[in-house]
Amino acid sequence: MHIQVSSVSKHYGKAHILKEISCSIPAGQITGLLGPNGSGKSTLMRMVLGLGTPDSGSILYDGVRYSDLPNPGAAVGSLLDAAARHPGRNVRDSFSLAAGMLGISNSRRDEVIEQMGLESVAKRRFKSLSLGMRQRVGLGIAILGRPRCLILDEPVNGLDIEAISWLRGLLTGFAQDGGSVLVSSHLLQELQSYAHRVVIIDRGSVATESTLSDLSNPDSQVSVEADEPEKLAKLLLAHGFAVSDHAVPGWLKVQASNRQVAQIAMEHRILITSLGSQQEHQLEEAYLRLTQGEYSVHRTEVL
Ligand SMILES: Nc1ncnc2c1ncn2[C@@H]1O[C@H](COP(=O)(O)OP(=O)(O)OP(=O)(O)O)[C@@H](O)[C@H]1O
Repeated sequence: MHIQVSSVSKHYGKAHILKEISCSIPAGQITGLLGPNGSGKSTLMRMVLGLGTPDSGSILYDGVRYSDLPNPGAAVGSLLDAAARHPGRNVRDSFSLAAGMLGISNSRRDEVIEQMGLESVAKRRFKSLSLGMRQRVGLGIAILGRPRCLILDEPVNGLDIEAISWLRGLLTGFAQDGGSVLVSSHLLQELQSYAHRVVIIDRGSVATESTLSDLSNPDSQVSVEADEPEKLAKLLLAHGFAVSDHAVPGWLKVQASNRQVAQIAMEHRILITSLGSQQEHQLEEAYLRLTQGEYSVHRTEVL
């Protein structure tokens, strides 16, 4: 399902939290939601999930409001706050409760408990679980109803490396099957490893909405190795991109994004054998520039 957010504004008292936010969460893609603390990410996610009403604007799922979707709780899986579960209820019962509300069978419940690696803690009370295990419970409940959209607020919080890798696989597969994913994160490089595109919000407004490659490489330099470098160089020059010689024979340096180079090569059936840039750092720089450097990146948190 395509989720379209159009001119959404929200006040809490006199505070203007969301200011005319417009963005898309397309089917088949993972959209990352980035922004400094307090920029409005969680508020936006809550509005997307029908947990609050915008003062103005609309949020539509394939043209339909969340509340008008048939069985919205099953169609849209969510994880907002991993700690928000009954502390005394055990894991299996937490799943049973969610399954009951969504009309889902016990066999599906047990399948998800197994898929999430929660069998060994199924009888443990929620309050005794580690943060990572709580996140797994929340994620499992989010996918219980075989949703077509996933809205996840900081799902990586507390997950260990193995679980992060598993989550990355889950989200990538979900999007490949046509699902829409909106995932917020503070971990830029984590998001970069699986998101297709990002929406960056800053103080309640959209600072940018972009594919990751366009964001990190708006007009930066990439190194290209191709089987017909001279022909590719001429074509790139004809498209207005600066091309210079590379220290390595057969390679070119081009002032363009990876996507722009790849597209021109593909259109002219030139095989690219290597294409690279300093994308991680450029994404981080772009993010800090767009949010005016208010957010400090904790490199030690980055995997
Ligand atoms: N129910 C509420 N009542 C009043 N103010 C609120 C409420 N919920 C959020 N806010 C305020 O709205 C602003 C945006 O909060 P929000 O939680 O959406 O930001 P965020 O980008 O998710 O932040 P973080 O990254 O720290 O989780 C903050 O200033 C917050 O204090």
